[in-house]
Formats: sequence, C-alpha cells, structure tokens
Amino acid sequence: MPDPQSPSSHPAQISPFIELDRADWAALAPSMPSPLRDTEIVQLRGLGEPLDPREVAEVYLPLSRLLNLYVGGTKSLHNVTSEFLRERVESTPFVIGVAGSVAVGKSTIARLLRELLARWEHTPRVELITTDGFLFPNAELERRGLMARKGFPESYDRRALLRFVSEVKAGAAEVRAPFYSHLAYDIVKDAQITVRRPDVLIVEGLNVLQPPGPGHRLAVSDLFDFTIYVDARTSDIARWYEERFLKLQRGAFANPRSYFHRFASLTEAEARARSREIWHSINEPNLLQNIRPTRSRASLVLRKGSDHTVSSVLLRKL
Ligand SMILES: Nc1ncnc2c1ncn2[C@@H]1O[C@H](COP(=O)(O)OP(=O)(O)O)[C@@H](O)[C@H]1O
Ligand SMILES: CC(C)(COP(=O)(O)O)[C@@H](O)C(=O)NCCC(=O)O
Repeated sequence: MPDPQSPSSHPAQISPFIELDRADWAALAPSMPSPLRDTEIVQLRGLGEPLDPREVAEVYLPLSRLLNLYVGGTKSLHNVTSEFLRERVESTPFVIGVAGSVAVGKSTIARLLRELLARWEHTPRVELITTDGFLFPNAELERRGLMARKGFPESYDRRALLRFVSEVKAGAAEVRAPFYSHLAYDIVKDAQITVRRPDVLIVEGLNVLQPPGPGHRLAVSDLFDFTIYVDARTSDIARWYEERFLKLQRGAFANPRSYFHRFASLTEAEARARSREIWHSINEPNLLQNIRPTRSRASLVLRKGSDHTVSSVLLRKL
C-alpha cells in the first residue's frame, strides 16, 4: 500500500525542485575552493549595499560556484557537439536571467554574482544588463496609456529584448542595448550599453521569466541557460520598497533633474504615503499578477527572510 502522506504517492505534487534550507546550503561552502580572500569579501560591500560578509560566503559564493560549474558543463556540451558534427562550433555566452519583484534585491544579487563569477576560472568576463532599457520611452507609454503600468510585461519592447539576447547568444561581436535612467525615469536617447561577447551575460529584470505572449513563438526566457527567481514575502518586499523610496527621497530626489524631485520636499509621513500608493497601484499588482506566477519556471529560487538573508534555496532537479 503506498503511504498516502508520501509525496511520491501524489504525482501531481511532485516538486521539480530540491529544497535546501539555509544550513544545508551553507554547509556546501567550506568544501569548495574559494576565489576570494576575506579582504575581498569586505571590498564587495563597496557595491553600496549593506552586504553581510557571512551572507556572501555562505550563500552567494556556493551559488557562484554552481553557476561556474554549469558554464563549464555547457562548454563541454559544445565541444561534444563540435566533435559529433566534425566541425568547429564556437561556444557562445552563457546567459543567466535574474527575476523577481521590484525591490526584492535583484540588482544587488546580480551585481554580486557578476563580481563573484568573474573571480572563478573560465568566467572572467561577465556583463550585466537590466531589462529597464527595453521599457518603451515615456512618450510611447503615454501614447499607449501605460504610464501607470511601468514594469508590466506590456510596458516593454519585448521584441527588441528578444532580438538583443538572441544576438548575444548567437555570438555577435558587439550588441547594443538602450539605456534607462532612474533619475530621469525614462529611456535616455543616444545612450547605450554595449555587450562584447562576454563569457557570461546576466539579464536582470522583473519579467525575464515570462512565457511567450499570445501569438509569439519565443520569449527571452527561452534563451537563458540558467534562471534565478528572488523570492520573499510580499509584506517584506513592500517594506523594502518603502525604505528604499525614503532613502531616495532624502538623496537622489534632491537632484533637480530627478523625475521625482517634486517628492524631495515631502515630510517623512507624506513620502511613506506616496510610496505606499505607488506600491499598491503598480508594483504589488505586477508582482501578484505577472511576476510571482513565473517563479516555478526558474532553475533556482532564492527565498529571503525579512532581514534579506536567504532562508532556503530551491534548485530544479527535473
Ligand atoms: N542582501 C541584501 N542585504 C541588505 N539589503 C539589501 C540586500 N539586497 C537588497 N537590499 C536592499 O533592498 C532594497 C532593494 O534592493 P535592490 O537590489 O535595489 O532591488 P531590485 O533590483 O529588485 O529592485 C535596496 O534598498 C537594497 O539596499
Ligand atoms: C524600472 C522598473 C520598471 C524596473 O525595471 P526592470 O529593470 O526590472 O525591467 C521599476 O524599477 C519601476 O520604476 N517601476 C515603476 C513604479 C515605481 O516607480 O516604482
């Protein structure tokens, strides 16, 4: 008699992920070589985030090692294919997607992984782009009635993003992406980011795990070699959004060129109210309707606790 409590007796409930709690994941770190000296972990804090060196050593270092091994594995597959075809097939950049809500910590993690990966053998050249460069310019968003839906899948030029990643993946010598300024809250005309055949390209953005839309054959998610979904409770993310908004309000918004300059003179209570309004009207609905439903498509899910530390890691096994 199968045990009705056993997950294997409920095929519909079999998880495609193996879940490691924080302690099990951290236990992997000591047995692997480290490309970092302690002083370098401290230097990584220079990224501007309050990064805990223990978090780097116990969570992100093992993750960067796993990614580095996947890059090596993919290169070996290319070599096998070359041998099979009896012709030289050039290996092309390994592309990693990093998805998750606004303010969950994607940028921090993507920048950290870029630094860590670059220190391992075989992956010295790592480039990072964010999908905000592929948002339609504000004028176009206004024309389409999408100004209050910035960050929703339809606010992006998905065809241009797909073309960009396809060209990188195909090994093009130089590929350019448009540039989005958070200060101007808009695409900057004539500014570009150039990607030149890196070993690894990290593509960070809210919607990178979206499946193809109706009538489309491919989505950018089809071109990734590995994807990471950064997960946390909605209430924690809302708090992080508000805290970041307040930090910006005291700092960057003071710049008269900032789109949000008009918020610089708000009292703290007013600023909190404004940030909650933006969260509840744009970022939370986008998380619930579009972003979180893509979580199960990821190769790996990082679950964060209320203090940003990673509480568990889910790695796709199927
Ligand atoms: N590992 C971390 N430790 C502490 N604070 C963090 C960490 N990751 C992100 N944060 C903070 O959370 C907020 C959102 O992070 P950010 O990387 O900007 O998110 P996203 O790119 O997903 O919008 C920022 O204020 C950042 O300083
Ligand atoms: C620019 C963003 C859409 C994020 O874009 P991404 O790089 O993740 O594609 C987001 O940070 C944003 O500005 N959202 C609009 C609502 C707000 O001002 O928070």
